[in-house]
Amino acid sequence: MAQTVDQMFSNPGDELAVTQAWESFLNGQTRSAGALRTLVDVSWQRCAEANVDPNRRAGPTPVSEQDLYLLRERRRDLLEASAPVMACARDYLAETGALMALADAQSAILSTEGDSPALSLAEHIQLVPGTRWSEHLCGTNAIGTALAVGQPVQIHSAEHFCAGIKRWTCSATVVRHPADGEIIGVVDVSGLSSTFNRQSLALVVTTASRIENRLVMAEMERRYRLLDVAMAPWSAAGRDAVVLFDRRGCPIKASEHAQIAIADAGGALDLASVRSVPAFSAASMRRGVGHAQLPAWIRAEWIEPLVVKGEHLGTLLVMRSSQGRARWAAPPAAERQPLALAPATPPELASFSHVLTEDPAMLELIQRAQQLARSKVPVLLQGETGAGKEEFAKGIHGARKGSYVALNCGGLSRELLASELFGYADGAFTGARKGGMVGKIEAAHGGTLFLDEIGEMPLDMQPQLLRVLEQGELYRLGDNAPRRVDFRLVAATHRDLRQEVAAGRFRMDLYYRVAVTSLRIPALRERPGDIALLARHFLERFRREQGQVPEPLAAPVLAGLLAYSWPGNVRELRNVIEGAVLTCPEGLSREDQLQLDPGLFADLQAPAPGGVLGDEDGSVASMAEGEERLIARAVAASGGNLTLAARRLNIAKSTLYAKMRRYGLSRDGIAGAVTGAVRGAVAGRLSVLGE
Ligand SMILES: Nc1ncnc2c1ncn2[C@@H]1O[C@H](COP(=O)(O)OP(=O)(O)OP(=O)(O)O)[C@@H](O)[C@H]1O
Repeated sequence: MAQTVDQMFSNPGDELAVTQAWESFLNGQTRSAGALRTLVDVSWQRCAEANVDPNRRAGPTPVSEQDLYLLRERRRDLLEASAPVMACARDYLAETGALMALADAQSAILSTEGDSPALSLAEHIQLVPGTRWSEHLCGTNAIGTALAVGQPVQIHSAEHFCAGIKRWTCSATVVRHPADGEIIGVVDVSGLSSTFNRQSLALVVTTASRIENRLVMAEMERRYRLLDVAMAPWSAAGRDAVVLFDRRGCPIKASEHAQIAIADAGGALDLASVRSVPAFSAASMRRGVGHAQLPAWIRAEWIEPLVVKGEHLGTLLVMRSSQGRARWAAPPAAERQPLALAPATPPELASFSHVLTEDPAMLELIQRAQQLARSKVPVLLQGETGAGKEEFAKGIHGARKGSYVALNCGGLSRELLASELFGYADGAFTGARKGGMVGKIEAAHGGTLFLDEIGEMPLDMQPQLLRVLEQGELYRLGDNAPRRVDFRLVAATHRDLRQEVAAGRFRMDLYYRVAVTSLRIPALRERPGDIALLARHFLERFRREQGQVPEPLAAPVLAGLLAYSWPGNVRELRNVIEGAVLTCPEGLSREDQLQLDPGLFADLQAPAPGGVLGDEDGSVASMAEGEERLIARAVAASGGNLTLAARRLNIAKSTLYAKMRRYGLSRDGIAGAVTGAVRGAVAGRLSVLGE
């Protein structure tokens, strides 16, 4: 149960009353008549039931060096994720009289950092690595009590159960694993009572959340590699039922008939659950007891550990259907029901002829996309705006039967996006179209749904999409009858979705669904060879459209194009060439006939004057940050004219509004943030533009 704020913090002013309550408690008066916070009262009851010695002077003797090494090895992920945070604690807790401790879920301290005198004092009570601080051993204390209640707790002075630690004050909270919420550790800040302050609790909560964010990043990285490694054996499994487990033994992906196959084999494994199956965990596989521990229905030859460079990333369970055709073996395509899963695209139907490129990396990417088109796994396309993500989506859909339906999740209001995506029932809301509306998901049934800018989807809408992807069922808004849908999902984003997950803006479970496989489309500046190819193509196309005779690409024009960084990628190149063809019907021979706007975008790469809109070192920390800065700069450079800014950014004005809302940017705020130096630069640019 969540605590109220009053219950959360200790109050040193209650010290005397708490001491008296403790004495009464020891004298057998179990109820402390309101002098104690409930959290402490209940904890004391637990201590009494566990026969904790109230006269205990310190924690138990720490485990041996070797056992401590093993404990630390077992929780290497936690230690790695917390290393930078603990390193900071060394500096920011210096001379504060406080220390920070990191413990595992069994309350054993794995490491401590902080103020040196505090660390020395802590040795007197065994608040040191290798000691367990559970309530059962040490009575009420922040580490043990946080583990007991799974919440942030502050335990001050007399609130401790054991006499020997009543001179101390401590705050702690648990660290949970991002995949399933399991408690994997505790962060604690402790010091002598005189160091009490309420902020210690905030410090441990923020520290724990920083550690959890780093755990998310590490977990995503691992899963990413796991999915990559599993792709080949997964495809090789053909019609066999397959389940992929991560290193913790959690099932993360299963073929469509896996659940039936498990039931047929006499197993009881719920694939919809995120709970781990210990027999499949890397730890039990590593100990070599995995096979021995396997439930009887699993044959040892079905297990395929996925190990890369000694690291056990996960395990594949391939349930071979060799004896005749088992019930779960996927039927050949011809036998399938029309409403069964969307047919995979035969390779020859995946067409990429419209994607012009001579770049070796792009050609390789096209080959990979062609392979992916054969399966129906979701594909995530990543790349900068205008790089050609949608062209790839169309290529993957190819000539597959069924429609190609595209929807941009950015730039639409929440409500509009929901009705566009899921459709709505007749009379679902005022102004709803009579007879209801078919949403894009339903429209893509049997075909391909391309969700552009999926990273912009509001967080609270994401579970709805996840449910559709997991269950193949959709509810139109205002409707309570489910509709079966089967489509191939291709999603695109210019964001780093893993960072979005870490920042809490994108759900991890949805990420795993949409990013089963991903392709990164390189930016145009990373493939200079394509600049000439595409420029020639667009020049010929637009001149033809204008009824002009074709002309070769003049060397000075090409030089200008090659010198530019193309932040808007192929779309920008197309626009620049189209603009030049329209304004120069006499032909293109000089670089200055191209309307390139390097200044606006160059600011992105160069250090921002005064560091106001950029990092001090001029680097761009993330795509989202880059976008935010780009928008801020465009608005600033457009003198706050949002129509002009949207045009410069090559996006719809509604998209610009939505993005500004998302980043909390306001026209006035941006104007105010621009330093004199930026103002000078902007003014210079505006005067050049005649504004
Ligand atoms: N390799 C290519 N060959 C020919 N045209 C291309 C190529 N790549 C992109 N284009 C063209 O560039 C424009 C932008 O491409 P596309 O819409 O696929 O980019 P995107 O990455 O999806 O952009 P956004 O993220 O802004 O939606 C389109 O007009 C597309 O036809």
